Formats: sequence, C-alpha cells, structure tokens
Amino acid sequence: MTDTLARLEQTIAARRGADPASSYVAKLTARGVGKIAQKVGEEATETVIAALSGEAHDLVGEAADLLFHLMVLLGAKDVPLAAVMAELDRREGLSGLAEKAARKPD
Ligand SMILES: N=c1c2ncn([C@@H]3O[C@H](COP(=O)(O)OP(=O)(O)OP(=O)(O)O)[C@@H](O)[C@H]3O)c2ncn1[C@@H]1O[C@H](COP(=O)(O)O)[C@@H](O)[C@H]1O
Repeated sequence: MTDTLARLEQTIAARRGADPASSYVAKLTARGVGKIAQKVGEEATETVIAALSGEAHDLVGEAADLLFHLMVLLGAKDVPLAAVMAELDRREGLSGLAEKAARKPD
C-alpha cells in the first residue's frame, strides 16, 4: 500500500517538469500551488459526497483522486511522503502510550 504511494511520489516527481501537453502532473504543476490546493479541496468535497450518497466504487474512485492530488500538492511543496508517514508513525506511538497509561493499575 505504502509502496504504491511511494511509486506515485516518484512518478509525480519525474513528470513535474514534463511537457504539460502530455502530462497532467506537469499541466497542474504549471498552474501553481494555489490551483493544486484548490483541486485537493474539490476532490475532498467529491469524496465526502461519494461517502454520503454514492456506491462504494464511487468512494474508491474519489479517494484515489484525492490521494493523487494530495501527493501532487506535497510534491509541489517539497514535503516528502516519508515526512507524513513519520508523523503518522509518531501518532501511532503516542496512541500506544496512551493505551498503556490507561491500562496501568492505580
Ligand atoms: N493517478 C493519476 C490521476 N488521477 C487522476 N488524474 C487526472 O486528474 C484529472 C482530473 O480531472 P478534472 O476534470 O478534475 O481536472 P481538469 O480536467 O484538469 O479540470 P480543472 O479543474 O483542472 O480545470 C484527469 O485529467 C485525470 O486523468 C490523474 N493523472 C495522473 N495520475 C498518475 O500520475 C501519473 C503521471 O501522469 P501524467 O502526468 O499525466 O503523465 C500517471 O501515470 C498516474 O499514475
């Protein structure tokens, strides 16, 4: 799963400077961070709508669009996927500590 996102990160990095006529990543990147962020917002909204009123396969499609555009945004801001994964790992560790503390006898 993480491998898929890691491969996508590499593909996006490789395509960013390609010809916008042949690459959606290049075309979107050329329009700037504001446009990329706007696309993330739109895809997030479409994901919410699919979750509330669509079929499961609609949600899968919209979630894929959202993740893809989020990856383009991270790339445009030079934020590596590894940094996001590390933050999730850190939170997982925190939640483990909280669980241990809760289980600790008085
Ligand atoms: N995962 C995706 C992916 N998901 C969605 N999309 C594109 O995202 C676009 C979203 O469509 P929209 O109608 O929302 O956007 P739009 O038509 O540009 O309209 P605007 O809102 O921008 O005006 C479509 O053109 C989809 O093809 C993607 N384009 C590329 N990828 C990945 O990126 C790789 C590199 O793609 P290229 O840069 O095109 O080579 C591909 O091999 C894929 O792995």
